[in-house]
Amino acid sequence: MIQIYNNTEEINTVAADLFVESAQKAIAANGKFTAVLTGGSSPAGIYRLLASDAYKNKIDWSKVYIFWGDERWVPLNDDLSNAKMSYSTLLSHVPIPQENIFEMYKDGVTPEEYAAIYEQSVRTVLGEEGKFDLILLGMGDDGHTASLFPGEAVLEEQTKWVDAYYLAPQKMYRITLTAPIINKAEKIVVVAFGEKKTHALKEVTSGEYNPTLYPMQLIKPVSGELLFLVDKAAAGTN
Ligand SMILES: O=C1O[C@H](COP(=O)(O)O)[C@@H](O)[C@H](O)[C@H]1O
Repeated sequence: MIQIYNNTEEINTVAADLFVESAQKAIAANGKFTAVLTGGSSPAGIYRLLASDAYKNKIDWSKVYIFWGDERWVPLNDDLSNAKMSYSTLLSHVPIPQENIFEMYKDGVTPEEYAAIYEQSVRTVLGEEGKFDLILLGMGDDGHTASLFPGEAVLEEQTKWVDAYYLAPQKMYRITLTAPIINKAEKIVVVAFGEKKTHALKEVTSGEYNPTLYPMQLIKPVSGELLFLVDKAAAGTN
């Protein structure tokens, strides 16, 4: 489903409310909430809102488990790190135990080795069912999501839940959840703002099926819900 909003602030509020609602529901049902954060520029406002006085006490953070959808393979103090942004806007401001946070980077191992380790962490917290309660995703101007980039072999992955590879156009390694594990989630929320996303959003939601070109098309929940929160500019209805 696609929901169109007037501006980024409205989307941030809706996304933060969905996060709280999912957390409360999962904690009441299962005693824990497993969430996947997205990187890029789009989610910072959502994270700041969740860390604000108006929101942070609505969640029992001791029962929250945080993973990421993808990461640039850079140290955690690098400005390109999705984890660094998530700490500065959210995780450093809420009472979540450090052992409940699973950053997608580790010094001293290769990205490929760490992908296998990360997958094991996901299995330990989620069990073999591998069903996250909530996955937040962004979408690049090129239709990529997480680190599922156009034309890359990772798009074909059917077995691994986590993969890492060298993204030649960006001259860096990426580590990412794969489409099969993303699609098992209870709820997937995609946020996209601005007219730079208009073309990709149109292709992803109403274009011909061609996930090699528009990887976001791979995201089709097995039994959960997929929600796009977009502004009028991204929707092309300005
Ligand atoms: O490289 C990435 O980009 C996408 C989209 O980012 P945005 O800045 O356009 O919101 C993001 O979802 C992904 O996590 C990130 O690694």
